[in-house]
Formats: sequence, C-alpha cells, structure tokens
Amino acid sequence: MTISIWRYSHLTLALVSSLFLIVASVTGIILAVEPISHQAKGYAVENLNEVSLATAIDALKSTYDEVLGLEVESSGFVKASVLTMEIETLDVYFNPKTGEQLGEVKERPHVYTFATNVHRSLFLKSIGRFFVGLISLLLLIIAVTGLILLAKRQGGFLKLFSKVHKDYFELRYHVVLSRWFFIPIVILAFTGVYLSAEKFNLLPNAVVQQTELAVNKTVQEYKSILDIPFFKETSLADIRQVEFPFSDDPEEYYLIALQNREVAVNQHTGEIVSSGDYPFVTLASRLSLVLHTGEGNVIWSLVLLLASASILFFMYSGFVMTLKRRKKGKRIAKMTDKDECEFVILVGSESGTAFDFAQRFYNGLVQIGKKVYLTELNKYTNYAKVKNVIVFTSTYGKGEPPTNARKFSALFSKIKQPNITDFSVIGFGSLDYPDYCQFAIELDNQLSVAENFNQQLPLFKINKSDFNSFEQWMIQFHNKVGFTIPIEKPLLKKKKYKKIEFEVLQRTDLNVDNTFLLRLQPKSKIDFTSGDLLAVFPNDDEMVRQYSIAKIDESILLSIKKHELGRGSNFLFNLKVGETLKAAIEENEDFHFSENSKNSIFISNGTGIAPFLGMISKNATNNITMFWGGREKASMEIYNSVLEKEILNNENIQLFTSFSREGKKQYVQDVVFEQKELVLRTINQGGTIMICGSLAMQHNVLDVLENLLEGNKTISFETFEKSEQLKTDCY
Ligand SMILES: Cc1cc2nc3c(=O)[nH]c(=O)nc-3n(C[C@H](O)[C@H](O)[C@H](O)COP(=O)(O)O)c2cc1C
Repeated sequence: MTISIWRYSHLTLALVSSLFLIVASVTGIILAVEPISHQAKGYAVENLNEVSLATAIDALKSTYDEVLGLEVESSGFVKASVLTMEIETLDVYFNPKTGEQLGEVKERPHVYTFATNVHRSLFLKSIGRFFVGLISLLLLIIAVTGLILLAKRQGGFLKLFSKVHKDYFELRYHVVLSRWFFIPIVILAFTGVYLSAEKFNLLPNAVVQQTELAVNKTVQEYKSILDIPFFKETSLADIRQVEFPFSDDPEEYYLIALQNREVAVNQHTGEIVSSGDYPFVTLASRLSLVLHTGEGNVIWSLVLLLASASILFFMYSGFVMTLKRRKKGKRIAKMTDKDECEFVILVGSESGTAFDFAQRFYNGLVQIGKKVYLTELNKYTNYAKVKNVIVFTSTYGKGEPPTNARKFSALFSKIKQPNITDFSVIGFGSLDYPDYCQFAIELDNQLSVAENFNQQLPLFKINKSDFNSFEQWMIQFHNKVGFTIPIEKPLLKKKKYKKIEFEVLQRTDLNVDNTFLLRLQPKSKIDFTSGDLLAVFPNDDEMVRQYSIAKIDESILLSIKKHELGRGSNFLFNLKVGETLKAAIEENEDFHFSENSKNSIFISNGTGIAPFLGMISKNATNNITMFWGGREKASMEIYNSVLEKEILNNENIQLFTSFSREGKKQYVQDVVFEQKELVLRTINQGGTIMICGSLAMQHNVLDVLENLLEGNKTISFETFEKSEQLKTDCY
C-alpha cells in the first residue's frame, strides 16, 4: 500500500475519534494520578510473601471483636472489614503482622468517580460504553497505522529507532514520542477494547465452577489458627480476598480468593472443602484492568499518565503536520490514472495562484464527468489517452519559471505524446514587472513548434490573478470544446496589513551593482525576526513590495537593488535618514532559522544575503556555512561591516564567496558543488539548507543538490525537497 493510504487512514481515524479521544485522554490522565496518590499513603506491606495468612487472621482476631473479611490490594495494602463496638462495619488498612490499624478506608474522592464515569461511559450508560469501546478499537488501529508510517519514514521496521531527521518541532516530536509510547498506547487501547467486550458479555462465560472435594474424617482439628497447615503455608502474596466464617460451626468455611482459584477452607482443620480454578477470561480481565488502570504500580501509572498526555500531543502535532503538508503539497486531489485521462492540466506555481485557478478548472471538468489529470510541470510525462493539455503557469524574475516548472522545458523535448493533442497556455503574471508572463510566452512558443501539438487557443495572460479575465478565457474555451465547465469563483479577500511607522536610521549609497542598504527602526513595539518580510507601499495601498528582513540589534536591515523603473526600490532609495515610512511586517514562518538544527547552510546571491546577515548575527552555537554569489568583489563591500564582525567573532561560521565577473568567474552553485562533501554531510545529518535570492539561482542550486543526492541512501532528493530541511525564499 502507498504511504498516502496509510497516512489517509491514520488521519481519518484520528479525526473521527478526536473528540472522544480528547475526553478519554484527559480523564485517563486524572485517573492515572489516583494509584500514584493512593500509593503515597504508605500503607503498603513489604514482603507480603513472608507474612502467612495465619499471622494476619490471628492478628486481626486479637485486635477486633469481629472480622468479616480481609483483602490484599494490588497496591500491597492489606484491608479488613471489621465490626466496631457500636456494631458498625468499618473498613481499615492494617498491619497484618501486628493487627495495628494504619488508617481508615476513605470514600473515593468525587473527582475520580466523576472521571471514571466519563472515561467509561461518558455518562451515557450502555451507548457511551459502546462508543468508548469503539474508540479504543480505533485508537488501536491508529497506533498500528502510525507504526507503519513511522517505519516507512525511517526506512523500514529495523530502522525504527535510527536517528530522526531534524524537522520542525511538531513533526520531530510526533516521531520521537510515537517510538516511546507506541507500546503503552497499544496496551491501553487493547485492554480498553477487552474491558468493553467484557462489559457487553462478548467474552466466554467466566463463572468459577466449584468442585466439592472428598472430606477426610480423620484429619486433625487445631485449637489455634497459627497451627493449621493451610493457613500457615499460604502467604498473603497468594491472597486476594478472604471471607470469614460467621460462627465456629465447622460447616461455616473461610471463602478464600487466591490468585488463580477460589477455595472454601474448614476453619478448624484447614482442609480444602471445595475448589474452583478461575477461567482464563477472568485472569485476562484482571490483568487487563491492572494494565489499563496502573493500579498497584506507581511506575506503570506514570507511564500510563504520560501515554495519555502523549495522545493529546499527537492530536495537536498531527493537526499541525496536516496543515503544513497541505500548504506544501498544495491540495492535489486523488485523481484518475494519468493514462485514462483525456484532459491533462499542467501547473507551474510558486505561491499558489496558478495552482488555485488550475484546481478550480480541474474541479469543473471533473464535475461534468471528464477524466482529468492535474500535475506539476516538472512531473510532465506521457499520457496514453491525452487529447487536451492546458497549462497554467506563473513567471518570476527575468522570465524565470516557478520552481515546480524548472525541469519542464528539458522534459518536454524528450517526451513524445502518443496522440495529436490540443493545447492552451494561461500565463499568470503582473504588469508591474518588465517581463510580463515571460515564462508562459516561452512555454507557449515551445509547444507551438512541437510535433503532435495543436494550439487550441492563443496564449492568454492574467494580470494580478484577475478572475474576470480568467472567465473571459473560459468563454473562449467553452466555444472551442463545445461544452460548459462550471467554475467556482474564489472569495476575494483583500489582505489586511497592520502598518506601523519606521524611522530611517541609515541609507547607504549605491554600490557597483546599484544595491544599497537601508536600516529602519520600528517606532512601536513589534515582534519580528530575520527571514520575515517587510511589506512596503510605494503607492499607498495600490501596490505592495516585500523585502526580506535581517534583524540586527532590534532594527531592520534591508538590502535592496535599485531598478531604474522599480517603484518600490526607488521609493525606498529616496528616503532620508530621520524620515519615517509606514510599512508592515509579514511573518514568514517557513523561512525562519531552525535553531535546533546544529548544522545549517545558507545559500544566496545578490541582495538575497539580507536575512542571513540577521541570522548569523544572532547565532551563538550552531555551525553555519554561508555561500554567497555576486558579480565582483566590490559587490560584497556593503555587507562587509556585518560579515566581518560576525565571522571574525564566531568560529562556527564559514563563508564561501563566488564572483561571476571576476577571478574564477564562478556562480554560487559552482561553489556549492565544489563543497559537495560538506553539503551532503549536512543534509544526511539532518541539517537545514536555506536559499534566498533569485529564482534562477535557486533552480541552479536545486539542480546541483539533485545531482548530489542521486543514489544517496539516507535521504532522496524528492524527500529532501519536500522536507523542512529545505527552506527557500526566492523571487
Ligand atoms: C518576486 C516576484 C517576481 C515576479 N516576477 C514577475 C515577472 O517577471 N513577470 C511577471 O509577469 N510576473 C512576475 N511576478 C508576479 C507573479 O507571476 C504573479 O503574482 C503570479 O500571479 C504568481 O503566481 P503563483 O502564485 O502561481 O506563483 C512576480 C512576483 C514576485 C513576487
């Protein structure tokens, strides 16, 4: 079975049972405290196997006028039911060697009776008990599917306990704790199912069958119980309960529940009059109860308490992991086999816009019964029944493809489709950029000249994700295909920014690459960190530009390339020291430095160095290797004040530079390749690789990493690319 089926089952079952599991875990935590606080009373008798039943009965009889019964709890406490002078029954804990009363048996605190009722039946009697049993069964299946997922993640059952790859907190501890608590959770779930089955009489009959034994008339009678062999030879460790005879009549027996059987014993001779073994079901029920409640064992109670708490953590962390995976995996639904589909939708999307449109188009086609396959441009392959290819792609940088389209051009030249295929390309871009929809243009050109491909509609460009223009394109598409596709409109939510004032502390002059640094001080208190983004509004609200932040000494450092016509960069360059501007901080959680990653590699070119300047200035103990690429040595000078200070003061940081127009004329990816051992070691040891700068550089670096990870045993490129070990923020 594929990993997604296991994951789907694991998640669905967890979701279905979540509310019940929360209730069961919280009450389970409360109930696990009970045996611990009970044991803390300190009435446990040491070495019960050295105290005979005769001693205990004798001690009791010499202390109390009348004794009704005796019980040895699994906690090691010995309890007696006695009659007081006032003819009242009293339950006491006592010392079986001396008869001394250790304490009275108190009524069970209300919090535990309440928690027990909720835990067992949710106060819903039989129906509640049924649900609790069912949830225990689901928990058992969740644990097993979880173990399978864990084995798949770790590379097999034999590697279950091998090193866990560094990842974000929730994922890492979901894995770590599942290894610790798998067995206790399985025991809790299994015994829960067993106890519920018992309550519903689903188990075989558990009545003890007593067998009358032949009475030996010649057997000796004793005056004192201390002399009777049976009572002398039976230790309290073998006893569970004793019911005392009402009178001295030889026909009145001691009814004794031993660990494995029940016997009736003559009070004067010690002869066993009748005996009945407990059936297996009773023994199993008793064991289940002890294992499920932790009764009598503080360590096991503690384990159960932690296991119940871990279930709550698994639910929280599982929820976070699902949200993150959805964000990263971008909602590709379960689809018909690629070779069955007439329509193939290919998507290139960096921040999800083109993907969102493609998904709506996909849903519409599926709704009218078409067989459709949707995939990323990077995964382009041959499709046995394809007749119509529709491409949705955005553009970045200077006509750069989004990351998940970077391999398309090469793949397309190699792969031949079996049928003559119609195609249409929709480009997503923004007129704010000079190379408007450039990648879509190039892709459309490539398809237009390809054999077997017929252009169904001319290239269509969508500016700033305008849904109305998409509807225009849909009309053209309907006319071509001869049917109408229902498309769900997106609910337009205008992003709200919380603007605050920033004072300009410093603005450098332009360097050889037209790049400058801007240092800003927030005028009100605001939380931010390196890797977050500063949203700037050069034309008030009409247009937003984002810049990656370096946080240095509570101020913001931006590295900006001034473009001749760039409204954002010119607006910022024209600011003077002491002036204020209104801007907003956008949290960019996916590009924060992982402080628990011992080894990190930062790769950047040009102004992409900015967030890393902040990250190294905060770093104290982690090993960081920085790769930076620029045009020439002079390009780097504006960063030297920070770099020299941080690198000279911190031997954990090393820097590799590359210059494309000077010296060896290398690009950053070339130096990354030269340091392949270091890079591979970092990846295999679970370290993080962060990339910031131009998308073209990101693609080149990813190509190098893909090449390095070919045949790598610890982690494949595909897994690495999707993991939290790789963080990118390119443009
Ligand atoms: C840093 C950056 C660079 C961009 N470069 C271009 C560009 O060169 N040409 C263009 O048409 N659009 C450009 N855009 C706009 C995006 O292509 C546009 O927002 C698109 O809708 C994003 O789609 P996606 O979310 O599917 O990636 C750029 C956007 C950003 C944030």
